[in-house]
Amino acid sequence: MDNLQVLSQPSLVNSGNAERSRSVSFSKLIPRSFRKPSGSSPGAEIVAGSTSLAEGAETGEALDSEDPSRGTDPQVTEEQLSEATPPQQVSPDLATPQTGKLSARLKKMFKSGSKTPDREASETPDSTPEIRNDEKGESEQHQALEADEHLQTIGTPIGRARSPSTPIMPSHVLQSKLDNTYSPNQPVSSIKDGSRSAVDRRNTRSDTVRSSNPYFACQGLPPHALSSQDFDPANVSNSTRYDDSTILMTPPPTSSTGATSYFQNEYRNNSNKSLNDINENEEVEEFKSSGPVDYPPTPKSPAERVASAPTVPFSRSSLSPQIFPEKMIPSPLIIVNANSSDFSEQNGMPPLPPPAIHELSEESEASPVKPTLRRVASEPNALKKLPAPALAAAAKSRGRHSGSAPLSSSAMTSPTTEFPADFDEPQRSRRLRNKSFSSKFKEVIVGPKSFEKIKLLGQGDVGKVYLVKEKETNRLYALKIFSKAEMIKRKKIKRILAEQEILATSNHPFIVTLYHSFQSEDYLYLCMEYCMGGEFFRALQTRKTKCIEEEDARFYSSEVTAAIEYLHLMGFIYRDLKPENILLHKSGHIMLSDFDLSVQAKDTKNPVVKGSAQASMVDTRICSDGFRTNSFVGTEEYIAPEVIRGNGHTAAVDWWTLGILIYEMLFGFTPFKGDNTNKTFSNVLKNEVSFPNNNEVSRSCKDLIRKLLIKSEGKRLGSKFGASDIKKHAFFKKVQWSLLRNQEPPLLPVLTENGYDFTRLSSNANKGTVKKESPSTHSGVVDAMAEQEKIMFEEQVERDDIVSDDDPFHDFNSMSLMKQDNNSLIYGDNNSYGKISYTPNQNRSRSNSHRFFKR
Ligand SMILES: Nc1ncnc2c1ncn2[C@@H]1O[C@H](COP(=O)(O)OP(=O)(O)OP(=O)(O)O)[C@@H](O)[C@H]1O
Repeated sequence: MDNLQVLSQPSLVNSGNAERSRSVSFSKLIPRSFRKPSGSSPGAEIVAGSTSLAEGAETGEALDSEDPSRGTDPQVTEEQLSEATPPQQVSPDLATPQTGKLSARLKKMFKSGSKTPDREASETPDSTPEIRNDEKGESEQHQALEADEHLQTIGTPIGRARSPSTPIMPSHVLQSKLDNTYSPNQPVSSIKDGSRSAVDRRNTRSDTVRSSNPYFACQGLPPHALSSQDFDPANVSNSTRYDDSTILMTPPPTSSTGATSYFQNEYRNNSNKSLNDINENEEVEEFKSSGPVDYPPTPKSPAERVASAPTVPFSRSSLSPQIFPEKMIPSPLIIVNANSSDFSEQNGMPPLPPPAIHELSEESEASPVKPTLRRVASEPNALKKLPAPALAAAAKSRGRHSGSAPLSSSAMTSPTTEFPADFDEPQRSRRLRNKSFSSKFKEVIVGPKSFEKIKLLGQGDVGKVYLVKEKETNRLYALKIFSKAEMIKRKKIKRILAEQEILATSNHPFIVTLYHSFQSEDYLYLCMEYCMGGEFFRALQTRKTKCIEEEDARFYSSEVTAAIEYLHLMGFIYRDLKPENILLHKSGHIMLSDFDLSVQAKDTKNPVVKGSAQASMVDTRICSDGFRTNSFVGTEEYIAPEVIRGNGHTAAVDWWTLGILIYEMLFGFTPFKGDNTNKTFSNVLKNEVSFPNNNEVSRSCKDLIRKLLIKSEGKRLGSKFGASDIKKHAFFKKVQWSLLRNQEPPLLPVLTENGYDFTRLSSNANKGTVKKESPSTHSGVVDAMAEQEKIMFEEQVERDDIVSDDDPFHDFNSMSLMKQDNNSLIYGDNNSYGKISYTPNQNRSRSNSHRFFKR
């Protein structure tokens, strides 16, 4: 008899009734949770979750929630959680920094149609609930959209969080509502067969949690979470903690010193964030403090934007040592635009002739601007127009800067000489060559213009993902595009760099392949394998029961285990496993995506083989042994207890999330979901997992789930040898781990007749033509989106060696995958898309499967 506690299924009830959208953005909670004291000094904010990484890393100990001696469990009652006064919101006014590139980025962003922070602040609800529903604020912007109106009539907002600057509901979503056929990227709310419960499920799922720990927001912080560096108790009183009036009303100082301290204080205000985020802030701060620099206004139309690329003048006065540090020799293009022989001399270069292209205007003298290193360089013709002496200086400078040979004298005979071919060498910066993935990649061979946008696939927390067709090959890709200004504003620079690094480093059949990555002046691009099957979450939702059979769950969980094992071997902790981040390739196999929350262990170690010759196991846990990180990240219903406790977590969080995932696949809901976030967290910390009694799930499966959901990470399955512990569990007994790719997937995404299959299209005039999204009648929003997309798909690639060292995206490499690493060799070319349905795979052998009866 299975001694299971039978659940009366409150979760099912909750999931049906809860009004919350799944798109809660925790990152916006941070300032709200810890408001700036009225009239107090700006530094008087409390710090949460700022446990020193070193502290945890040093000990490397596993945490035990049941061990009171550690003093880490806040021991909070449910009442406390639900009664906790909702802290109010403050929006750190990032629109007003007076210095550095940040200011320019933000200006650009606001000019291109984003909300101003002021507006954002004014839109902030007076007394928001503790966990803000992003949709609430954003829906105001989107009310004009039919989709929202329709969804409001059924009482549900559209599910996924969208960034405030992108109030978009693509027309294909509207269209898809009318269609019975499921489209992988359509909201579940529009799936007819899913009926109301599908809508509810979709909308009761909370989104990815990033950084601020709302648990601590209402509980106060445990002492370990306050680092002395960030928290000065003398400056904080409980009565003032949640008052943000000062920060909203006090304009930031204009002097650079004042600005620096203002930003420091502002960071302090945000310092309840995780350590990762604090580092992120520091990174931005460094960037911002590069001097009081103003930027020219961004032209409004895309045509102007593109055309204006080489026209940025600069003034001598802007060349402060701060901006042009010794080590950073200006690129040749800067020299061309300079009207300063002094400057050339200062930098050991021959005097320059008068500018050949753009005269320094009076206006620009009056309003000195920082030379925009990359803008000019991104214009291909700008190079060709260089006068010979400038070219020589440029070559000299370049030689010193990147180590390449200076130009030959023959290349400098004509004032308008073409650049010799060898001048383009090397385009890869030294930093790319030093990366572990450098041999997989070569110089980027594509740019935004190489792709034709087909449709918006999805929009996550910070990025927009487009289905695109490479013009030259007709091959389909998923192109994830991030706005740099948005990344700076949201302090996500490190996250995107981590995502690029992980995608570029990985080479695994169950991890989405990165083919190209590059940046333009305003955007960052990740060009990935297109997964025609869309999110696994949606495949689950299209099923009547919202769940799958145990045999099928075994298939998906084994592939997920293999992918996580690989990530752990590489020293990465994934941290955001959930059905939304598992994409289905058209082959039906899974592909993990979305690595912006992942983190790489410092000092990654090699795996170790342990045990006897007969029963040896590879210890993958050791790869990140001793590494603890303390960010408050994850997805509410998937978050592990140690993350909620906030005193550091390890790779074991991924095994916890695997347990939740298997549970959700089998039962259609997650095990700890509560009426609100705090209740969910309280359940995670205190409740034991229980199983509904109306589901036929084997003992071994329940045992696996229970062992993965052990609250003490030191006792959790996987804590001894990592993935090997999981792989040898009885539930996976029959799995052939080496042949996972040869297994027949349970569900196959199949293209309906409306789809596009480029291989089947004949070579007539229609070949390669795709039906693009038709503009909707909501012209304002559509115009803004079209404007933004035009820029996204028109800007020039900025090569690595052109991006200056002080640029926050300096480490975002522009590169293309070498042919031999092309995963299409494994899966076949990706050239069809459209509405799909999932059909059970008839080829799938059921010989191993057997029905389980309740015992
Ligand atoms: N390779 C891909 N193939 C098909 N669709 C994709 C692909 N990558 C992303 N998508 C779609 O785009 C959506 C958003 O992508 P993603 O989750 O990577 O963005 P994000 O900004 O990182 O989101 P999050 O808020 O979850 O971090 C996904 O949910 C998925 O529907």
